[in-house]
Amino acid sequence: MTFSNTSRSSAAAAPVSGVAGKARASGQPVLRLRDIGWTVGGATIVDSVSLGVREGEFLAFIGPNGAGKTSLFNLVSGINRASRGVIELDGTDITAEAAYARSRRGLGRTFQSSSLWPGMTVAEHVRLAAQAASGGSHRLWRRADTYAHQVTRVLARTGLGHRADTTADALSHGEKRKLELAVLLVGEPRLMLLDEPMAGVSAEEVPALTELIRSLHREEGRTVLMVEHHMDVLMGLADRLAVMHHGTLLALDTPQAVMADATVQQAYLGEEL
Ligand SMILES: Nc1ncnc2c1ncn2[C@@H]1O[C@H](COP(=O)(O)OP(=O)(O)OP(=O)(O)O)[C@@H](O)[C@H]1O
Repeated sequence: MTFSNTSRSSAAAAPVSGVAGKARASGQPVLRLRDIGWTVGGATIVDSVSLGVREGEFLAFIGPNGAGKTSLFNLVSGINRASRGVIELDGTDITAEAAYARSRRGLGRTFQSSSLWPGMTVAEHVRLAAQAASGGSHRLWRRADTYAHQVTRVLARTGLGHRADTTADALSHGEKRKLELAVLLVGEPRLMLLDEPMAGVSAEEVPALTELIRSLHREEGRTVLMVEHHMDVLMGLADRLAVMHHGTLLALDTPQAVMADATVQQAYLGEEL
């Protein structure tokens, strides 16, 4: 199944410390959305979305263009503030928290469009992210070797070690997505929101990026929420699929159950499931 979107993208990660949190210990969802809504200029973009995400789960969001997937990610990551409802991380209400505060709790995200600086090298991107993650001022550029170990480790994890001195504008689309993941991984997020990480990536580069994301989830135990239009990427990756439609959560189940769901079939009449 492929929903109507032509974009592709992807990224990578770094080997990090254990990511199991107190949610796993208590058995409660690491992330819980209760009746989340977002209204802009009278238009309801996200409408009454409620769901729970287990620690270590891979939950994929699918749905046609404009269904509200990115908007929901913006609400969860704190880019935008929900108009109503409650967002809980590890049982704590974070609805009113700013994006940086949620990031410090271990919630990280990538964006659908590239967030790289064309003239900066791969290593400089990761070093700057490491400095930001450690609370350092962006105006005080520390000695390059301060974060050398961290940079080397993350670049090795994402397969970008040989591109350390290459500027972002000279990278392939797949490498750019890897670098965006590397920047994310520096902060060692245990809950990652990946917004179309395969967007713009060539078909040849998709398998390696998919494998990298899989390893971040399976081998490092990270909880992953990912928007992706291509079912071939999600099959074997996602534990559950959340189907968004007109801002609402149309279905939430295993990939097999979602693909067999009559409501989903009806909603996407004309789309191959
Ligand atoms: N800041 C905003 N102000 C007004 N409308 C917005 C805003 N952000 C998003 N929208 C609208 O909300 C709807 C949902 O957009 P959103 O980007 O969340 O969808 P999506 O499911 O991620 O789509 P795609 O698959 O194309 O990325 C769209 O109609 C979009 O135009």
